[in-house]
Amino acid sequence: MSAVTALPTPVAASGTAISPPVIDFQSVGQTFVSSDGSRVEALQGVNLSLRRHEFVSVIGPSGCGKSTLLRLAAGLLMPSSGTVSIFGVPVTAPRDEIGFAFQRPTLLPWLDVIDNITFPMRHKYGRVEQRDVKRANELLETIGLRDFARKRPNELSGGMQQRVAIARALLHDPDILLMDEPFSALDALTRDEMSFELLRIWAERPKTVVFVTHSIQEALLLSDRIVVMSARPGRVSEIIDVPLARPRNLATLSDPVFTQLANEIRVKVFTRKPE
Ligand SMILES: Nc1ncnc2c1ncn2[C@@H]1O[C@H](COP(=O)(O)OP(=O)(O)OP(=O)(O)O)[C@@H](O)[C@H]1O
Repeated sequence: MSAVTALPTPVAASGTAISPPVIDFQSVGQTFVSSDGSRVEALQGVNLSLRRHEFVSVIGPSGCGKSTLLRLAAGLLMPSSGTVSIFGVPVTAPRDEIGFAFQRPTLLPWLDVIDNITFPMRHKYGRVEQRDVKRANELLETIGLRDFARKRPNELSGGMQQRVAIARALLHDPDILLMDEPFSALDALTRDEMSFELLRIWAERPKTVVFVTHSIQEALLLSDRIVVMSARPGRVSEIIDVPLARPRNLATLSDPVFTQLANEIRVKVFTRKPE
């Protein structure tokens, strides 16, 4: 992954430095050419800016380009039009300060838990430093799996495996965490538990998070803002501020504001016609 190129920090008229958005999509379009030669316009004219340490969820119908947005932010894909910038610098390749967690844990079955978490270091540098192992053990403690360090993935439940995958994404304490429906394969109880764990980790070590989900409840519980996308070609239909106080906990789920917002968003998502 490439090193970050520093650009001069813009300065406001008052003389104070203006921080660029952490992630900035400007008029971003993405068209894929399928194997049969047909063109799929996945995203069209997406404008979205994320501030430092903000938790933003993205919801929208299946196929509206949510994963594509994450892949663009991660530098795994270059936009067909427009620009995607990280800290004010256009993205041209995957970058070190980004952690990525996928829908499924994607652990390597022949490695134990610690070796899976530290695998990105081995892959990148050909070796794992003692401090990485220490950090991996701290993360295991955080996610409640201290006693499972030397177990293989097949000895863990699906929820445990997903925690390990999230720990792997957090190993570097990345400034930016991109999460693509990371809890979708989990049962409802584990899902809630994982949401609270993620909130705790985010409060302890703040970072900018983009979280793709189909769950309005999950989006509300976690986010500062919720981006609602239109059906394909995906565009930003609406950005909703979540006014719920933090820290959020079980009581948040029964807060009348939570319930009212969930209903309002449900109506917006389900009554929205393709644009
Ligand atoms: N590499 C690719 N080649 C061709 N088409 C693609 C490619 N990647 C994505 N697409 C298409 O782009 C559109 C958006 O896909 P994407 O995975 O971003 O949607 P999504 O909103 O994340 O969907 P879901 O909610 O179902 O996971 C879809 O129609 C998909 O078929």
